[in-house]
Amino acid sequence: MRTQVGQIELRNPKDHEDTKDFTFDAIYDENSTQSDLYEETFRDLVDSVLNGYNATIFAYGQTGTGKTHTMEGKSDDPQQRGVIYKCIEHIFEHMAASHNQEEYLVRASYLEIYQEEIRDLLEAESNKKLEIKERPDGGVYVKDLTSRLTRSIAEIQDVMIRGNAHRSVGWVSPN
Ligand SMILES: Nc1ncnc2c1ncn2[C@@H]1O[C@H](COP(=O)(O)OP(=O)(O)OP(=O)(O)O)[C@@H](O)[C@H]1O
Repeated sequence: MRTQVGQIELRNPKDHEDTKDFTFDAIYDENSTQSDLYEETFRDLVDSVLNGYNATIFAYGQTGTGKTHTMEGKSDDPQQRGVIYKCIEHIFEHMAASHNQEEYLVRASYLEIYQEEIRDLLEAESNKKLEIKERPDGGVYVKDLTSRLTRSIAEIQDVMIRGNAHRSVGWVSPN
């Protein structure tokens, strides 16, 4: 891995001369920290949300490749906190620093797509299958997905704990 230039070289184990290079905007190796990832790749994205744009952070990969580690990490260890916690801290710090010059409303939803079906993890009756719809003016949305008004980091953490308890795929509390 050549992290400085965002390149990964794959080598054919049967022929070491046979290599292929893949170039990405950024890559992270075993020496990278949660903080490196957030500061270099995600902070600007969240800043753009605070300026009124939309953004998505999407973790994709085979089982065991580190999606949960990257997105959630361990909430009780500041060095191990993942992207979600860092985003929440960033958003609430920004709001606290704005001294009421702007008004913000933070809402949180939590859904699961599992075996091609969408479920609302914040609904007690979360077995209801939801549908993806499209509005001509508003883009793609999930019909009937609920959202909670969240006024603090603790309230968003409550939403996550509640949602995690309803996930189909095993989830172990980071605490
Ligand atoms: N960058 C990393 N540094 C240290 N440990 C890691 C890292 N990435 C993943 N791990 C560890 O590897 C294991 C698997 O990672 P994780 O659970 O995040 O994978 P996943 O992609 O979410 O898997 P699944 O799709 O099965 O839920 C965990 O024990 C996790 O703590």
